[in-house]
Amino acid sequence: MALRAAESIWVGAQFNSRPDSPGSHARPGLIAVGRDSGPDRLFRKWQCRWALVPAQTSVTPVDDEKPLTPEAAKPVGATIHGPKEIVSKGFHRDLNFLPRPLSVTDDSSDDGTKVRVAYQGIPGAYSEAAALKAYPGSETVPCDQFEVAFKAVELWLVDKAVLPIENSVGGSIHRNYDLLLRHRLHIVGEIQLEVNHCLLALPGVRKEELKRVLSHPQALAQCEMTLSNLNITRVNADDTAGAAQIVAASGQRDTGAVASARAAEIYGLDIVAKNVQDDANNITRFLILAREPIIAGNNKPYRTSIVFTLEEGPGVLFKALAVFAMRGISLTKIESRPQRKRPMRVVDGSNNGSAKYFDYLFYIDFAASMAEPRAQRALGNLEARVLSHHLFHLHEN
Ligand SMILES: O=C(O)C(=O)C[C@]1(C(=O)O)C=C[C@@H](O)C=C1
Repeated sequence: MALRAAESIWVGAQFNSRPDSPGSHARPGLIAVGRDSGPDRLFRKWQCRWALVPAQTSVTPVDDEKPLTPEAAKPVGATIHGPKEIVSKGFHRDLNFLPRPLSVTDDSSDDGTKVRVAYQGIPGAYSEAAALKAYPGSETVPCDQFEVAFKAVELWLVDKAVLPIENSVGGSIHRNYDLLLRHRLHIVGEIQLEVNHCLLALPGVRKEELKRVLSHPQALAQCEMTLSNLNITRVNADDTAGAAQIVAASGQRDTGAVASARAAEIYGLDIVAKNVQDDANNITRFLILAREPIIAGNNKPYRTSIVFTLEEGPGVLFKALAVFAMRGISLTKIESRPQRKRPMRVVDGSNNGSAKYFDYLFYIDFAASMAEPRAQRALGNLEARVLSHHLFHLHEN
């Protein structure tokens, strides 16, 4: 049976607004009013859950959600794709036993009772390790792109997705911030993973022989100094384990990969150097995404994430953030991203032609549960100060 993405996703939607959608009539105090029909239905559903938003508020589903077509499902922006099937050349193990990366055209589902967890990459990727740390004993499902992992949850092919959002050295993984807005998933937890990179090469190769090294761009960035010192050319790959797989399949002795020790084991490579990251404390935060939100309590520490947009003007961000400070709520993260559909705003045409600025989305994590009255009051207050906002999720700290 083929899954029809657009339909199945709408039915399951709890709440999802796209504040920057074209055709929206957003104004201060409103979440987002879109051009599509059905806001009341969705709002009522959402209101039952959280009962936080004033009655005049209505919400609309994501405006740019397109039905899933094979075209739409094609991976975008990939640099190097690992081979789907490896022809064993004798110097590494037979890899055909490994699970084939999930693509969004797959419509198979599993009857098993194990939790199925999607991650981006192939076996041996750090994301797989994070998925197993979050759900020991789960069935991990490799996906060739972040977006495929989002869609796999939406289409009920898996139960959860575990995706990187921030690294202590490389910073935020912006692609996943953007995807969070475009998909209807809830963040239900987070997991942190210590990332210890190894330099891998074909058996018997010494690190001095390496002329180029493949890896995920984040991993290459985390090893910037070490690789510069070794004078090695860096080449982007989809994920660290994919890089190891390519090196193993290529048979090229002058090409290495930055990846995990587990990737070396899986793909039959030697570890020529350990801990090649520049910072010994190299930690990546991964988000756990699900179709349904968790219902927050106030019995343990929770974190809540929201995204909002602001009117232009002095102190608007200061005033928006003050709603948390005034209630003693700590902010644990703030991230700003240009709005993709409305990136520029002409601010002043009086001097030297026109000055243009970006319009921003602000993503905030704060340390409180929505079950706490102070958090409810803060959000109520925030709503009066922002152009539009969207409560992403509640998750355990
Ligand atoms: O390529 C992998 O192994 C991944 O899991 C991806 C990823 C990332 O996107 O940041 C995850 C953790 C490490 O920081 C490096 C790469």
